[in-house]
Amino acid sequence: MISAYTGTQIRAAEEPLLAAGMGAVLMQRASQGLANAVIRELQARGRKLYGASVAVLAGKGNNGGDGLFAAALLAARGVRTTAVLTGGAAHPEALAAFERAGGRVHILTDSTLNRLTAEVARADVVIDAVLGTGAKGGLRGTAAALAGRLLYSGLGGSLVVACDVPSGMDADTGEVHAPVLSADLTVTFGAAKAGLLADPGADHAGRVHVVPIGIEENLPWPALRRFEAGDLFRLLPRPGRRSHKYSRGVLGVVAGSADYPGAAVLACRGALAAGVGMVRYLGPPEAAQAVRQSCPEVVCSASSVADTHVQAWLVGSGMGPSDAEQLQRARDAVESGLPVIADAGALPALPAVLAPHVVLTPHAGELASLLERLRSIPDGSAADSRFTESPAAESPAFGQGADRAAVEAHTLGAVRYAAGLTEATVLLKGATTLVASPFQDFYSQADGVPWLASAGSGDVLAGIIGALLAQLGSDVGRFRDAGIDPDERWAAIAALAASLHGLAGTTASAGGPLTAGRIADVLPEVWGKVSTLSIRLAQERNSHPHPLR
Ligand SMILES: NC(=O)C1=CN([C@@H]2O[C@H](COP(=O)(O)OP(=O)(O)OC[C@H]3O[C@@H](n4cnc5c(N)ncnc54)[C@H](O)[C@@H]3O)[C@@H](O)[C@H]2O)[C@@H](O)CC1
Ligand SMILES: Nc1ncnc2c1ncn2[C@@H]1O[C@H](COP(=O)(O)OP(=O)(O)O)[C@@H](O)[C@H]1O
Ligand SMILES: [K+]
Repeated sequence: MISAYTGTQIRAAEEPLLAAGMGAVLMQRASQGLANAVIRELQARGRKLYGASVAVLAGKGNNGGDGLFAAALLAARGVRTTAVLTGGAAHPEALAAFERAGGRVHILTDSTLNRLTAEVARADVVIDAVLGTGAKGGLRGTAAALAGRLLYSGLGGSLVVACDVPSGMDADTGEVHAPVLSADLTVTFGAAKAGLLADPGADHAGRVHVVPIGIEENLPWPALRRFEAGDLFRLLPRPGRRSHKYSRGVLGVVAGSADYPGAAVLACRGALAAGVGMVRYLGPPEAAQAVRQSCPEVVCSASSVADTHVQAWLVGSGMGPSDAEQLQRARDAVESGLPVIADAGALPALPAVLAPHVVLTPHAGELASLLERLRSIPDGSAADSRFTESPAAESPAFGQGADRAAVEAHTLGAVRYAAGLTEATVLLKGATTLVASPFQDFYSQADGVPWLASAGSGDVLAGIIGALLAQLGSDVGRFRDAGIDPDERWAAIAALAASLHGLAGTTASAGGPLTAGRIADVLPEVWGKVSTLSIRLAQERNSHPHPLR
């Protein structure tokens, strides 16, 4: 499991060490880790350190200090180092160390901008150490002009390494203030920052490498977590010797319509591939016919939710506002008190306030519509106190007319806000999938590939979530043993499903396009390999001393 924290949490964890006079030691550990990472990158590209060139863009705070100390260490190893001071001044001790080591210093001004842009663009490695966790907003003035020009010129073949965070990315939320240099690698100190694991921040972070600096035991409950293969191995269900199909979990599927029978098929295929004991499908004859043809394993009927015995429900995929009978079944499923995954067409049809065992799975456009609907509900009907108290509510992005772009620019804020308002578990789909429980557990999974952005892919995900809800929903002990609050297991289940979906999509793609059905086809094999994957990743971790965790 990878744990990520807000900048504020990291600073609070540093506080006791700073009070004990260890500030310089923390900085040395951070800059040594940064220098080591740059050396590894150069060596991996077959470059000798002697004669390689590194340009550090250094702001005037401690982030710039880390960059300058790291550059001093590189200069001592024979690397040609140049520092561009973006704020006029710099961390005094770090600047002195850099100059002592033979680094060249330039001050960025309007008149040096052109020359320094060209010089930085020629470097083998550019270290972005302008702004770190102490930043307010994005790059400004000539620093912004330099970044803008470097982005425009494409930076040639330079490798961009972000010091702690890409400058201009909000460490807490992943929001970005353009221009931001996109890093190939972010070397982050103490622990991963939440913003690096949420879009759009993750777009600019590249690979993330954590350098421990000794604050670990002061860290609080993480702001965001990410499951890895070992967690999947530990948490995914396996049938016992005496299991039978009913004890393994039955999923009821209310999905598809006469217009979209395919969504019902794909949801059922996702569920079957994700280990459920049995799938019972309820829906119109056109969709039931398609399900029977593709999945003879599924038991189809046109009966009611109340008459159908299951452990969990999947509702909404492939349903529209005019599918009155299906929408009524969706509402009945939510009323039943059983775990429910509610997708697509069900989202606008459910009550405003739900419960944590209801997992909503919007993409950014659907989440924008959901927030807009909740906002327009008269006072008192929705959870209005949290609506106004939530920090996200203060963001103009979620004011009147919040749209898809606003959600995409503030994914973490949006998903947390929606979970708080609805009291449901909310999973926001995208390149990074975020899951928010209405309490304090938040997950980020990014196991997929962009080829997953294909029609029907979300229906398969809904099936996988449904299957895991049916199998794991009542297995409180499994989550407690793994240190997950049983009340928040719904978010963990959704994150596990997102991870499986991403891994299966990556396998199904094999570097090329995929069709949604293939995600289900390869899923059982991917599931089976999770154990070997977890062992391989553990071995890799041992050979890389400081992985992202
Ligand atoms: N506190 C510590 O002991 C440690 C801090 N570390 C480093 O210190 C960083 C945080 O350092 P700071 O708190 O000094 O803050 P930063 O270096 O992140 O930036 C703050 C500085 O930039 C200015 N500034 C803020 N927003 C700006 C903007 N939008 N445009 C231009 N200038 C702006 C501020 O006035 C301040 O001088 C971390 O990201 C990390 O790199 C590490 O060395 C580990 C130890
Ligand atoms: N760029 C991307 N990279 C990785 N995964 C993606 C990307 N875009 C979408 N996905 C994933 O693909 C699925 C798409 O779901 P959805 O938008 O509901 O599609 P549909 O409605 O066509 O089924 C989600 O699981 C989402 O996380
Ligand atoms: K930075």
